[in-house]
Amino acid sequence: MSARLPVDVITGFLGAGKTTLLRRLLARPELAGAAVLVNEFGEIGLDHLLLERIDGDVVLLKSGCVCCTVRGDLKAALEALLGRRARGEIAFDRVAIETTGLADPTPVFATIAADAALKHRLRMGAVVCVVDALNGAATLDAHDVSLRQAAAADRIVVSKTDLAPPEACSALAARLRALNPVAELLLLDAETPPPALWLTGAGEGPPSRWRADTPAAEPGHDARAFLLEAEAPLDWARFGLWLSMLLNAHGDDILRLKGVVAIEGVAGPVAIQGVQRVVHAPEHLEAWPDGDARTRLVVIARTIDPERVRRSFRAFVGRAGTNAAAASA
Ligand SMILES: Nc1nc2c(ncn2[C@@H]2O[C@H](COP(=O)(O)OP(=O)(O)OP(=O)(O)O)[C@@H](O)[C@H]2O)c(=O)[nH]1
Repeated sequence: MSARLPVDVITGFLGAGKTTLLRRLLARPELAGAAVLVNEFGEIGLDHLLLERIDGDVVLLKSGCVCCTVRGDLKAALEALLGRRARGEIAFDRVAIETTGLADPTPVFATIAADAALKHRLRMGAVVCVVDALNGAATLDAHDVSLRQAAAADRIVVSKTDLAPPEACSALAARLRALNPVAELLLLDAETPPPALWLTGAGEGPPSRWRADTPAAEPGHDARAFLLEAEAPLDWARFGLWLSMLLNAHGDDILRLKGVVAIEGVAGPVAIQGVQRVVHAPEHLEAWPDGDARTRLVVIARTIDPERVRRSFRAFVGRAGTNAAAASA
């Protein structure tokens, strides 16, 4: 029997910086040869669109790793990847699973532990939890699942320390240490390279904290994802105003906002990333994901009626909008 491949799990609340950390880790030559499974929340994730598509749901990362978006069954996705590997269609020697920000990571272990065929070919590696230095404390207060994510981790990364005051970073680190004293803790900013060993090394066994009998739990979240679309390029100032008014009115309930936007007078797409009330610096992309040059924004929100947000977006940003439309969003 060939050696079982290690599976590392990257968890952390919506927008904490999971994809950013994974991309930075996978850029390291020691970690090339990974298959990455991105478990998007809802049916309309965009992470995989920002990558180069090679075949159906499988895309190729710049590092040479293969990446696949899981929309349903993790077991089926793992089996499909392993099948393709066995047929020589794709090559990888490790698996990294990025969970959705709203997921408790424990069902991932349970999926592998409970399945004889998967257990035969895969072994659990480390659970790495990313906690955002800006939003982490409030997220831990408000979302039980983020406590469960940090509690399940073998390694915790506090991300975005370049954006938060040092005392807030230290307080968050102390809280996380108290919550999960056995996890290794790393404070990371946008510049410092993360240590490659944060994913499981070739000969390394499973971290001692992992229990094969961890019960599978339902995520039990009450958020939903919906899509905002626009055919024509947007007026940047009008869009910015609409966004800030929306976040002002509903920032606590908008957990995540991300996507690509077409702006009047700007060649190529602009990527927008919002995490609760924080909107990150927009990023100019070279090409449209999927060749589709339309504005597409995914919003993950609690309690808000998606239709109301769509109406205000169309009215305010679309064409002849009014401030009143955004104010009523
Ligand atoms: N300044 C700064 N920005 C960061 C850092 N880590 C992540 N970001 C930004 O935070 C935003 C969200 O990061 P992602 O990596 O997409 O977060 P995620 O957890 O994968 O998000 P979801 O998959 O939607 O849950 C992006 O705009 C990143 O560029 C960091 O250490 N410093």
